[in-house]
Amino acid sequence: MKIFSAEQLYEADKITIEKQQITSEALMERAGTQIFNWLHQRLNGTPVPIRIFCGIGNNGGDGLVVGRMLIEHGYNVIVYVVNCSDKRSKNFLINYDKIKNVTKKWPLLMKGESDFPEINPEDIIVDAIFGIGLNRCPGGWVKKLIQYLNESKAFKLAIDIPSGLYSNLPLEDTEAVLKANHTLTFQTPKLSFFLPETASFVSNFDVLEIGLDIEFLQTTEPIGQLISKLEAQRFYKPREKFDHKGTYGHTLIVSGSYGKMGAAVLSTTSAYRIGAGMVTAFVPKCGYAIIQTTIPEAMVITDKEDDYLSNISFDFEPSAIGIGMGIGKNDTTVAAFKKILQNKDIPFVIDADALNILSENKAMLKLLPKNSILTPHPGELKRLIGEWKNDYEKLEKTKKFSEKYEVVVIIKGAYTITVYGDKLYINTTGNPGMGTAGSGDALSGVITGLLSQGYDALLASVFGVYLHGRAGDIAAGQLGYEAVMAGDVIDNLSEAYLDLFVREELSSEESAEK
Ligand SMILES: NC(=O)C1=CN([C@@H]2O[C@H](COP(=O)(O)OP(=O)(O)OC[C@H]3O[C@@H](n4cnc5c(N)ncnc54)[C@H](O)[C@@H]3O)[C@@H](O)[C@H]2O)[C@@H](O)CC1
Ligand SMILES: Nc1ncnc2c1ncn2[C@@H]1O[C@H](COP(=O)(O)OP(=O)(O)O)[C@@H](O)[C@H]1O
Ligand SMILES: [K+]
Repeated sequence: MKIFSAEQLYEADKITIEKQQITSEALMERAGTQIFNWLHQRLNGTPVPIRIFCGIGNNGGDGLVVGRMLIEHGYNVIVYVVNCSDKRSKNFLINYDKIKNVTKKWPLLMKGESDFPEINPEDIIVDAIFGIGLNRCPGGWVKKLIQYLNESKAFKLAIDIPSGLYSNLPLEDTEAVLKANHTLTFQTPKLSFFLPETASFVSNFDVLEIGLDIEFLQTTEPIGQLISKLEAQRFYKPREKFDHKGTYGHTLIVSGSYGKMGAAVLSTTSAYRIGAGMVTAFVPKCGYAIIQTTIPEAMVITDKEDDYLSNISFDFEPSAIGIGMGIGKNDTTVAAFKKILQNKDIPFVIDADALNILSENKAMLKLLPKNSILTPHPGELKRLIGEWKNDYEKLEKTKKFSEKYEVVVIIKGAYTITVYGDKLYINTTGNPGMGTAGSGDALSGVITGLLSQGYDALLASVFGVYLHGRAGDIAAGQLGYEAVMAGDVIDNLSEAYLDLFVREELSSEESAEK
């Protein structure tokens, strides 16, 4: 699914109005109706107090539409206008009149703290204060209102975006953002829903289609792409009847040192589990028996050193090389890493200590073969690209890095982001259960194994991150977050593949539509 910027959404809005020959008021009615339907489907007439806080722009206008529809359906609704400015938008005013025509009185006007209403935990708060038109950080009593709402235990439903959050700009004041329990966002999710500094304000969201111009949506280059099952299904390359192990490539995993052989075991196993035809593990001598006994399917080549890597030589042409997991940063290992990078035609996955070696020897960055895949967690990324002031600066710096060295950079974490040039691919699978040692080693094996099978660097990255996260989700479903270990993620890679083609059960809403 595409992620558009606020500017692009305004453009889409404009084009839709022109092409569909509708008024902006009709578009707002569509948007408000979607929110109303969502609520009505769930509340089914329950007379719970619904308090709708409307700003004076179009987000407030949406709130007024929802309020009017709920009132017309007999709900217990109280509408407030957060009167932070006299510059009310045209469609706000139209709907301000319309709601008055229904209720025969104006909504409650809030002008300061003394107007804050008492809110009970059973109430529902609808946040329609600010949408994507936020142009400065909320201050004064409006900020206090947001804080007041945040303190309430009532369920908070944000329209389009939690008030105080920019759609695609850095946060200025964490105290001035509504912490929504659920967000109903129009047409496409917003980038700030997925970034570490802002995602916590969103927690859950649904995307509501409001019929924006299809051509615009299809042809406009988005600021990011969300990768879910639908996309992942398209990445999958089916196997042919007469394929054989040679078809799926010979992966080389260069990993391990004394005390860190687990990293080699995990990455070698995942390369196999994801479907590599053959996997050779290159390890220090101390790893020989470990690999041979834990993964009999793997071939092993050992370094001449017992405890660390010093000279990586092999007598076959690997289809992909994954390097760095648990290798340490011994001087001879650095030299060996430098030498192996001379294999310009082999796709590389570079992880863990190999990334740290690059950070400490920045001159080596220019030796990276084109389209190498780097898989840093935020700590490793910081060492590679330097500090950042906020998530957006981090993304910009990573894009520049990716463009300069012509590499794919995978920023790991919740909503792992794959950066390829100026493109962002945001993953939707994975969970906090994967915050466990070795799950990154599993990811490196997965991506290297996909490269081996002929997926290109970008596909192997994005698809690998998806499958790895999905395997983690399935593992967490069986074991609970706390008990998941990296091995469980690997054990569920098969389920992650199978799940690609399992049809989701339709929700009652969707079945009703069929
Ligand atoms: N295609 C779309 O994207 C559609 C958008 N709609 C709604 O329109 C919203 C955007 O509406 P607007 O552009 O009117 O903007 P908003 O309603 O988000 O708010 C902007 C208004 O608040 C003021 N404002 C901004 N920051 C402020 C601050 N910190 N303190 C005080 N006042 C502040 C602005 O000057 C402006 O008057 C969307 O979020 C969505 O809810 C829908 O109605 C229909 C379709
Ligand atoms: N909260 C989370 N949500 C989703 N994925 C997570 C979360 N925490 C960790 N992960 C995933 O687990 C992996 C951890 O990798 P890494 O930090 O390199 O671990 P290690 O070095 O111990 O193997 C990454 O793929 C990351 O995206
Ligand atoms: K809002």
